[in-house]
Amino acid sequence: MPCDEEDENEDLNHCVATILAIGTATPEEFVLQSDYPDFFFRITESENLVELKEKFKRICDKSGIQKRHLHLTESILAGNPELCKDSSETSSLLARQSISNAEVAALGARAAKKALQEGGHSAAEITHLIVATSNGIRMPGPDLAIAKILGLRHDVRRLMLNQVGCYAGGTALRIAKEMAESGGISTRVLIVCSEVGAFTFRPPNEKHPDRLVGSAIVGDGAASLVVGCRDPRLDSSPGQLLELHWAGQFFVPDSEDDLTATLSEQGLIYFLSKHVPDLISSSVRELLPTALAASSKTRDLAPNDLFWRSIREGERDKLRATRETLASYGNMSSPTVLFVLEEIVRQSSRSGEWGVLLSFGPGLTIEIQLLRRC
Ligand SMILES: CC(=O)CC(=O)SCCNC(=O)CCNC(=O)[C@H](O)C(C)(C)COP(=O)(O)OP(=O)(O)OC[C@H]1O[C@@H](n2cnc3c(N)ncnc32)[C@H](O)[C@@H]1OP(=O)(O)O
Repeated sequence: MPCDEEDENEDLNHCVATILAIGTATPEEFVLQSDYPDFFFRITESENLVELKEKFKRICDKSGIQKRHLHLTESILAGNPELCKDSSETSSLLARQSISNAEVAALGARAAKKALQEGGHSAAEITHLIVATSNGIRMPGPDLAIAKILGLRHDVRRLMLNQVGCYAGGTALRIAKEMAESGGISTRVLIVCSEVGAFTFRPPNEKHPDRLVGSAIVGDGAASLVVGCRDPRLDSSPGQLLELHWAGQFFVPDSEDDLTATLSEQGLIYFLSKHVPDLISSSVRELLPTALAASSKTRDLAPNDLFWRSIREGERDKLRATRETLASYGNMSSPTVLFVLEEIVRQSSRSGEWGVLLSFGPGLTIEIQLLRRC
């Protein structure tokens, strides 16, 4: 459909998918990034790997992270010693799944309660539930556990996004937009992205220096959004935070081996090539014009007019919410972009009506949303 025609239909018939509330939660415990190398090498009994520890310190220093909330405290790791071993003879899968069974739903439900409370929504209003995690696979999944904790309706339509990786927050938003716009004014979609690093914690290994990067950057957290529809004939109200005008997904050709995560007896083994930051950076430069061209209202905007723009080459100030989120929480995988959204809403006095939300993960896959402040 030509874009002009699409906009005309949007104005006359379609409600606009709108983020109505955001809630976030983290484990109570946190570690300062400057203290983490000593903790990590001590708890995994790897103090003899002196050079590797120095490299790990350099990675932590350059990560842009100041602190991370982690569920796996010293006492939890002491109670699950198999997580601190890297031997193919030791299976840690069941221990990891057992931690995940209890914590993914509990943390996710804490974030969801905040979102419902913040927006003044009752559990009975929620018509759809999308839950994302890359921490374990269980049937029934944390979606059902979260529905029970929150007291959602028995006919709530649930969707579980398992093992999608760090872009799952963007995927959930894209699907929520489609659900809200096809369901109409009374549709309320609750998104919950929840990650506790039970599947990815592992000791340092000299043969796999890339795994040090994961150990240095991952954090735990959960974020939840309520997405509904705004009648375009009515003005937006204070409860409406951001409109979702367009959503797309892309993969970067020939990059499928640059970021992978493989389930094994030792949990989820990530591989992260050194090319990932540059591949993402150059792809974003190409994709931004595609996102802006999707609506006649943004077609004439330049990337600099957005309240958020490209990685690395962008004005540092426009990525402030992203950098602050990374500094305070690390890379929490799926909920990270939703934490960034919360920060953008908090910085509401800042300039710019339109913005682009980008999330990345294995594929390399990129999710893009074109957003407008209400
Ligand atoms: C998991 C998902 O589902 C999806 C996602 O999260 S997608 C996004 C994942 N994030 C990334 O891919 C980015 C990760 N990288 C970074 O944050 C930074 O590159 C970094 C903090 C690791 C290092 O910062 P930098 O400014 O690049 O510093 P740089 O000096 O080049 O690297 C520091 C050290 O790390 C090493 N290093 C960096 N990336 C590496 C990698 N992927 N593998 C192995 N070593 C790596 C470098 O070789 C260097 O080692 P020495 O000090 O011994 O020379």
